[in-house]
Amino acid sequence: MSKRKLGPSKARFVRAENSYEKLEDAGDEVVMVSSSSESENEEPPAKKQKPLEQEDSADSAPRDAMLENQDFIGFETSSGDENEEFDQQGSPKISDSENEYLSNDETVYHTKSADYKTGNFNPKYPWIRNNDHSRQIEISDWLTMEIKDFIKYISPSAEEIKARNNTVGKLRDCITGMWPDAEVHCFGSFATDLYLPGSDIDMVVVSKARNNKYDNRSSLYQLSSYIRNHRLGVNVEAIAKAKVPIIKFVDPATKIHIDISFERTNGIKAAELIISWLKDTPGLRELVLIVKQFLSVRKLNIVHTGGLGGFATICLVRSFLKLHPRVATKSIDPLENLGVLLIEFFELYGYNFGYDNTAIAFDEDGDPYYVPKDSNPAFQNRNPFTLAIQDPHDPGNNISRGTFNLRDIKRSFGGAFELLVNKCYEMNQATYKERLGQSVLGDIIKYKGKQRDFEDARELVQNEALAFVSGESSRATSLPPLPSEQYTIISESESESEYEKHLEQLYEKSQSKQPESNKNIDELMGLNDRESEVSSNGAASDSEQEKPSTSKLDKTARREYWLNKSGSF
Ligand SMILES: Nc1ncnc2c1ncn2[C@@H]1O[C@H](COP(=O)(O)OP(=O)(O)OP(=O)(O)O)[C@@H](O)[C@H]1O
Ligand SMILES: [Mg+2]
Repeated sequence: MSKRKLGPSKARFVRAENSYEKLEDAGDEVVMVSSSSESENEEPPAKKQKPLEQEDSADSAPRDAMLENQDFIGFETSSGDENEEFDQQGSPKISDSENEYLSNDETVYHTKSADYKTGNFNPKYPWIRNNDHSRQIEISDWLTMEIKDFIKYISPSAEEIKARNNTVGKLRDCITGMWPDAEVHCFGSFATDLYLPGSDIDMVVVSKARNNKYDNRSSLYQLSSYIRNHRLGVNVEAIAKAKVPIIKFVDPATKIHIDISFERTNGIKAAELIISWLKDTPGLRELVLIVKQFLSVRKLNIVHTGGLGGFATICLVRSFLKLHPRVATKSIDPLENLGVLLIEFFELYGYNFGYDNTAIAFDEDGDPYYVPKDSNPAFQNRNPFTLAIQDPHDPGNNISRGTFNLRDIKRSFGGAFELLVNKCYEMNQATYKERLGQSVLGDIIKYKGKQRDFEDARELVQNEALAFVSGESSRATSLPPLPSEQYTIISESESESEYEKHLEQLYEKSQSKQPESNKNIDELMGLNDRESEVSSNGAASDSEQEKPSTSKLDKTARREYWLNKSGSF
């Protein structure tokens, strides 16, 4: 299988089509070669010219601005506190902001590293520690290797898996002790092994008799009081008015956020489906975790502030991979092309995807396809610039309905595309010395958690939630799927239509700053030449101003660079 080289503008995704025959290829812009003949020991291409920031200081400003987080959706800069405080109950004290965003594992940030002093280690991207790929001929291969390093770096250690199992086991024992006719299951990222170190644990209480016994407000309050009184959690909140009522709290021992819902079995079925996707979609886990981290450091993963949730992220990545022409035709091995695929993911959802008219749907086998938004009322919204992803198990549910901050998400994806492409170009021009200690991935991702040990213990210690959903899937399947009316508790004060109205208001608020121009579908799908939309000084020429003016690189030089990457696929 071939590796794929980068091109500036590749596959063009056509609206409302699921057939790749209709996908236009940018011809000579798509360059795919086998790298097998290239020796790793070979010198990288001689540095023919100075890095562009030295050549043209005026042009370097935009990219620097990107890296300084001034020009697009930058990294959050808050960091954790090394000196943990404890509350009166002896539980770790959690500040409001920490409580809200603990999921980003923002704790101790080690900076006193000998490696760092020698320039080989930067605490902002610790996954490059002892992993130098700077001698790779293809910078996209360097990026692929860095992605694998990052995944290894953030994959759970034995202690973390055990701690999660213990937390779940302890809660299960307490809940079933109180309600012997209840079962307690996990779903979401812990049950699918798609969790970041700080991800929450999603749990559901289901009556053994499947009679929805616990689907009521008194159960919600009874359990939340129990958790509070028995100090099973801190910051305990019973959220009764939500579309899906839940108890939210933080486990005092691990600081992991826990969500408990009631009688809602769809999450278990979704976890089952996601596990099957992971098996049949190589590269899915890697890209999902990278995109999740990317969103997390920008706080764009929080659904209640309009972000993109974990489930929607999985669906976006799965759709991207399954509908990718080269992946679908098995022309490339996704695991060997993670770098290029990540860049193309950002290009698709940062520039080319037709959000105004296109929705992502799933067929009975869970395979994605594009449909026009007007094909399903669940995709309709007064604002056309919204993301629409059909729930694979419920065609009437748009799982990204709450993602009202699409503008920032799209802009951050577009910015990531520009940064990565520019970095690849820049590194290709650089000498070995200049490359040393550099990170390609580090331009778009930071990791601010405690220093970790690259210990992916998933083969050594069983994740009990995953084992239940995958190993005993027949049991999970036997849980009856409930129609949404049955498990949705909607209070008198917040009816379904009020919820919709609330979402619309949030949309309007978020859109009022910069109205999305009504571009035609060809533009939104990237059928126009994007390069032509960028003026010679690198500034976006359209009114949308979504494309960050990152390109310090001369357009012709960059084009030549890609075209020089000859070799045919
Ligand atoms: N809008 C939605 N509609 C239907 N089900 C949803 C929706 N959002 C979440 N879920 C269910 O809840 C589960 C957990 O969602 P969540 O967004 O927390 O993803 P996650 O994979 O757990 O990511 P994270 O690691 O960020 O917590 C999903 O797998 C899905 O079953
Ligand atoms: Mg979750």
